[in-house]
Amino acid sequence: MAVLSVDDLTVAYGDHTVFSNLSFTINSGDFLVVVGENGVGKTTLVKALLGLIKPKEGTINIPKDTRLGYVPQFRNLDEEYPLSIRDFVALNSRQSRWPWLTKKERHRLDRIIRITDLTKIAGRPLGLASGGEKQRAYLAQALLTNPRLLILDESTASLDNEMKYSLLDLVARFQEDGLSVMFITHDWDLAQRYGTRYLHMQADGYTAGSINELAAIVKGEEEC
Ligand SMILES: Nc1ncnc2c1ncn2[C@@H]1O[C@H](COP(=O)(O)OP(=O)(O)OP(=O)(O)O)[C@@H](O)[C@H]1O
Repeated sequence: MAVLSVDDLTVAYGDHTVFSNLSFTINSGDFLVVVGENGVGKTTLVKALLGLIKPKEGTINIPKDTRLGYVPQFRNLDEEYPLSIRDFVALNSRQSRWPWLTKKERHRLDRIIRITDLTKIAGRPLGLASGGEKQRAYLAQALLTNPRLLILDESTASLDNEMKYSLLDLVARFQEDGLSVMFITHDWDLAQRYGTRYLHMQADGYTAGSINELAAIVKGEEEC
């Protein structure tokens, strides 16, 4: 079952067309890796999916029951950033009794914090957390609303290998429970390790398919 489908999509900034006639589908449980050179339009695609840019042509179909979660690329936060990790994660709860959480919301928050291995440091200011901890906090925040599709934009870029694997292992656990994932990355190794499908964006078009086919592309890129 499709959780998102993109049909003949063209996105431009003014006269500058970033990509055109892009079509692909993400089905339930897919782990789609989006790869491509710098500047080819990966982040622009994410912005279009999140509704931040209006496409010039084409359609983006997101069924009503697809809730999106978004994990941005890690950015350095000021050490003085005042919120604790727990409060930062809680920002994404619906807070129907704002600023207090209902019992149900608190229960979910505690569960997500536990699963993302943040319980011991949940009271620590987010600004003082390590890069990997911050990224887990972003992930926890995105997972709090129980999304059906999680979009990760270069979310592992500033992490060492061990941290990358532990973050994506965590995501993969949710994927096993039916979460669909769209992961934008420059890392071919991670793409092949975790992906089930790929979308390779290029200046003159794109290819998409099953992850096994990505090996031939990687080989081609390495030979260039
Ligand atoms: N707000 C904007 N206005 C005009 N042009 C933009 C804007 N944002 C991005 N661009 C241009 O659109 C193109 C695609 O940028 P985008 O950030 O989507 O690429 P990317 O594939 O995510 O690159 P990277 O891998 O380096 O993050 C680039 O040429 C960029 O300069």
